[in-house]
Amino acid sequence: MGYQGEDTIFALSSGVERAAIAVLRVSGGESARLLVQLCGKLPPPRQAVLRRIWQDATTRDNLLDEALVLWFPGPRSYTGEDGFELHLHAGPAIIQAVSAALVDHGARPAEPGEFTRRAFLNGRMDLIEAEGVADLVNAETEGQRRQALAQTEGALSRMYDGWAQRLKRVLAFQEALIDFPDEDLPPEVEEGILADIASLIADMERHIAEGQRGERIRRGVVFAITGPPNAGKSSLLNWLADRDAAIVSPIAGTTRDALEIVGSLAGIRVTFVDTAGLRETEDEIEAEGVRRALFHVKQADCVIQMFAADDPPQTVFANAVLVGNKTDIAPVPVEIAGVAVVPISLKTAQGLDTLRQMLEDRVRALTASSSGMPLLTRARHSAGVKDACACLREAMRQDWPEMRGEELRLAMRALGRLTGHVGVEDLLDAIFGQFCIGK
Ligand SMILES: Nc1nc2c(c(=O)[nH]1)N(C=O)[C@@H](CNc1ccc(C(=O)N[C@@H](CCC(=O)O)C(=O)O)cc1)CN2
Ligand SMILES: Nc1nc2c(ncn2[C@@H]2O[C@H](COP(=O)(O)OP(=O)(O)OP(=O)(O)O)[C@@H](O)[C@H]2O)c(=O)[nH]1
Ligand SMILES: [Mg+2]
Repeated sequence: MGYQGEDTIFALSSGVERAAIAVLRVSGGESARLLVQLCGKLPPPRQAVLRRIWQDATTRDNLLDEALVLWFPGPRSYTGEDGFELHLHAGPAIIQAVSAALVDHGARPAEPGEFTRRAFLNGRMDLIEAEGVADLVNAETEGQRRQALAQTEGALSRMYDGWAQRLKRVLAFQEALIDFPDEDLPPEVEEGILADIASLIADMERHIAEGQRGERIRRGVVFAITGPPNAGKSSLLNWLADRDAAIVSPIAGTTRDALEIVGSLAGIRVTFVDTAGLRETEDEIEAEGVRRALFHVKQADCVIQMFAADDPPQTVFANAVLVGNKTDIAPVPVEIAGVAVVPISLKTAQGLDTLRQMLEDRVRALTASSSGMPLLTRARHSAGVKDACACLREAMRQDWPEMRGEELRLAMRALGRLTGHVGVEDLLDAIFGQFCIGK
């Protein structure tokens, strides 16, 4: 018998908008009794059957709905414990009445993420896979869907588990050095240990070097649009948004607050931030806008540096996409400070297709895995791998077998916390609290 949650919990697992069907999900030790109370005898496991749902089926008291019922005896269920699903007609009054009946019979509403938390505690998935489930439910773009699905299927977990296996082997040899210091162990043993640690460090460093890529896919690539007043930044934002999101005017200094719109490029979620035009100004509000603009430029994954054909810049931001606007009024230089200019006109639409393609290329370059390894997708992952890697580097520096062994154990622990195999009680509220209710 696996872990049984203290309580039997339930939640509406389908959305709350108007819909045809509502799924109520129930999990916990009392599930069988609850299901019998609602609709009589237990259906065959994992098969949809049509049943009447009663306030109390034993007395045929108060018919609540006619619904598809699925009975999932543990451990072959999502949570690993007994559970069932009711696929009800989605009327709010039905959901309300069936929920009330469940409470009457002893169940309680689930906390956010509580079903998946139980699946984790029952060993049905590790912590990284559980985080993948949360990401999958939130996925809005093809890139997010693909990455989250791979993570729930264990791609990242398998890599970390593989590292943990290799580390375990190294640790075993290191223990031998500690336990038998005087038996002349061949020098190859220590050489082998050091080579294995070095190769683990190399793999971890490659993974860390891919840095923000997975997080960018998960959260979205952020572009900040910057440049002097009147360059056409807000006009560009409106074209990217395909609507009149920002105020456009011939008055320099129109935009003050930063304005963000969300879209998708090359299947990746993207955020474009329109910002105040950069210039020295006496106007206090505009000056605050300029400060905010510079903040967004610093935070962004990529800067779209814009200028008007009659007002080209001297300097170019690092890694900027340099856009020369208003080709309808004057020609723009082919390049500035060695950086190619993308010539466009938001008035005549010249160059806009090329610009879109360039932005798509940037998005791909900022998100593609170059190592072929699965990408880390959260700050928690990069912190864990960096932790493990730092311990391994320290282990390389230690000559004392005991001290090296200790660093290896610390590295092991850091990897274990990543997948949730050791000491993660303190992390669970933070992780599962971000889920929606019913997952
Ligand atoms: N109706 C419904 N649809 C759903 C879910 C659900 O819980 N209910 N899911 C929930 O997120 C997802 C599918 N994930 C699931 C994962 C495992 C099991 C499960 O019961 N697994 C058992 C039995 C497998 C089998 O019959 O072969 C097992 O793995 O042992 C169910 C759903 C998406 N669609
Ligand atoms: N001729 C011409 N005018 C343009 C073009 N793109 C934008 N404009 C005009 O240039 C003016 C400034 O455009 P905005 O988009 O408000 O410029 P901005 O960079 O957001 O300006 P601030 O918010 O003041 O920093 C507006 O009158 C636009 O209609 C273009 O390609 N050609
Ligand atoms: Mg503007």
